[in-house]
Amino acid sequence: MNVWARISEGWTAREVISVALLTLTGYVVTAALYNVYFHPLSKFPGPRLAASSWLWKAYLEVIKGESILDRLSKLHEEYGPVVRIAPDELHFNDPAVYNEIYTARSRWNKDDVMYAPFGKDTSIFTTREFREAKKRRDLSAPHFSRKTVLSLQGLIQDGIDELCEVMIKRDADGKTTDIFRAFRCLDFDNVSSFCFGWSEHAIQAPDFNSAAVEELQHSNKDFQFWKHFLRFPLPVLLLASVYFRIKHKIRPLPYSTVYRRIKKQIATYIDKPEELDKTPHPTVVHVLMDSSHGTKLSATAMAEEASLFLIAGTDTTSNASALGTIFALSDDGYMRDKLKEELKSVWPRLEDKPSLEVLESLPYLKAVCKESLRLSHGAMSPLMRVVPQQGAVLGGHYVPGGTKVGMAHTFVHFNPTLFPEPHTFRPERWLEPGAEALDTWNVAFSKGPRSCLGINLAWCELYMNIAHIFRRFDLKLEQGVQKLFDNKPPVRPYDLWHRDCFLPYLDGADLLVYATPSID
Ligand code: HEM
Repeated sequence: MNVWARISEGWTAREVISVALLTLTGYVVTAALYNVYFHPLSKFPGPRLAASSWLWKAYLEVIKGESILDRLSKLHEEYGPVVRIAPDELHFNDPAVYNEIYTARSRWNKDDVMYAPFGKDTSIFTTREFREAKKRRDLSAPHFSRKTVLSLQGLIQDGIDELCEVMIKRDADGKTTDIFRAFRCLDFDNVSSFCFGWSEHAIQAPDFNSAAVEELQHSNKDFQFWKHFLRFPLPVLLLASVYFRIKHKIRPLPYSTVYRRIKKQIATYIDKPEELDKTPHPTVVHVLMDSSHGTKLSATAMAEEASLFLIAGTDTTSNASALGTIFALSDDGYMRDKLKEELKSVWPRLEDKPSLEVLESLPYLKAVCKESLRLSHGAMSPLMRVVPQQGAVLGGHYVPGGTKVGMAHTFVHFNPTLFPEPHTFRPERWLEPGAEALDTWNVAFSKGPRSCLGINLAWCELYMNIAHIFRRFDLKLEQGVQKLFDNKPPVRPYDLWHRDCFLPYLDGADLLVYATPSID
C-alpha cells in the first residue's frame, strides 16, 4: 500500500515508533558521515568515532568512567600533537600552543558545554563571553588584589590557628588527621571569611565531615554526567538522571545551603545598606554593591557571583596544600626536615608567627608550593575555548572559527622536556640554575584574561597552610598511607588525584597523618 494512503488512514503506534527510529538513525548516520568526511575539521587526525559524534566522549567519560586525560595521552602518542576528540573539538599537546590559546591577548569565549554544569552567565567563572566576563571581573578584582590580601592575611592566620587547635586536640585523643579533609574545611572557612566576613567553621565538624564542604565535593564528582547530559532535551535529561541516580548515585545539581546563606546576607545589605559598615573588614559584597562603576547587579546575580568564589577557592587551594603535605612527607623525612629547618630560621619561637611577606622570602617553601601546584594542576579538564569567527592558527594549523580548542594542564605539567621525571614530587627543580624560566610553565592558575582571579589569595593560603602545619607539628604519614609510598612502583601524585572532574578529584585512600605538636 502507498505510504501516503497509510498515513491518511492513521498509523499504529508501532509504525510511528519505527518511522521515528528510522528517521533518527538516518539523521545520526548522515551527521556522522558528514562529521568524519566533510566537516571543516575532517583533515585533523583522531579516532573516527570521536570525529563522528560527541557521544564517543560522553560514553567514555560517563558510562565507562574513564578519564579523558588517560585516553588523550595515548591518542597524542598515536596521532601527534593535535587530536580531534569530538566533531568540533581539538586537543593539543604542545606547550607552545598552550601559550597561543591561553594568551594575555586572547579574547576567546568559554565553551558552553564544558561550563554548563556550573550555570550560565551567573558569575565571572560561568560567563562564556569574554567582554561580559571582563566587566564582572573588573567589579570584584579590587577585593582579590595583593594589597587586599596582605591587609587581610590575619583572617587566614585565624583560620589556621583554629585548624591547629583541632589537630592538637586530635593528637591528644590519639587520632590521626585526614589532611585532605582538614585543608578542604580550612580553605572553605578561609574563603568565606575573606569574602563574606563570616566563617562556616567547617573545621569544627566531627572528623572534618562538614555537610557544606561535602556538598561541594559531591557536585565535583558528578561533573562529567552533567556536562554531557545537560545537552539533551529535558525529557531525555530527566530519564537519564533517574537512571544514573539509581545506578551511579548521581545527585541533583546542588542548591547549596551556603548559597542560601549568602543570598540572605545580600538581601539584608540591600534592605539595610548601613549593615555593611558593621562587617569586621571589607568583603567582596562591598565591591559587588558599589555602584559607582556604573554596573548594578541584582541580588541573585551578587549571590551567584559570591558563592562561585567559594567553589573556585576551596578545593583548588586545599588540593595543592594536601598534595604538598603528603608528598613532602613521603621520602623518609628529608623534605619535611629541610622545610622545618628553613621555617625555623625565620620563625624560631612558635608564638612569633611570621607574616606572609616573610614566608614568601623562603626559597624552599616557595619551591614546595610550586611543586604542589604543578602536581595538583588547578583544573584538570582541558579548559575549552571557542576559536573566534575569523579562525586562528594554532601550532601552525589553521583552525576554523567556532572550533573548541584546549590543552589540559597535565600536558604542560607532565611534559618531560620541561619537567624531567615529571611524575616525581621534587621541589629542587624550582631551585636549580635557570629554574626561573620554569615559572611560565606552572600553569595551575591558567593564563590570560580568564586565568584565576583569586591567585593572590590562593598563594597566601598555600604559603600559610604549608608553613604552619610543618612548623607547628611534627608530621608523619600514617602507616597505611606510608605503605602506598613503600610499594613498587611508588604512588605518584597522579594516582591520587586521578579523576578528571573539572577539578582533580581525589579517588583514593584517606590521606591520614600523625600530627604531634612541635615543642620548639
Ligand atoms: C591553588 C588555588 C587555585 C588554583 C590552582 C586555581 C586555578 C584556577 C584556574 C585554572 C582557573 C581557570 C578556570 C577556567 O578557565 O575555567 C581559575 C579561575 C578562577 N578562579 Fe581560581 N584557583 C585557585 C584558587 C582560587 C581562589 C582562592 C579564588 C577566590 C576565592 C579563585 C577564584 C577564581 C575565579 C573567580 C575564577 C574565574 C576567572 C574567570 O573565568 O575569568 N581561585 N582558577
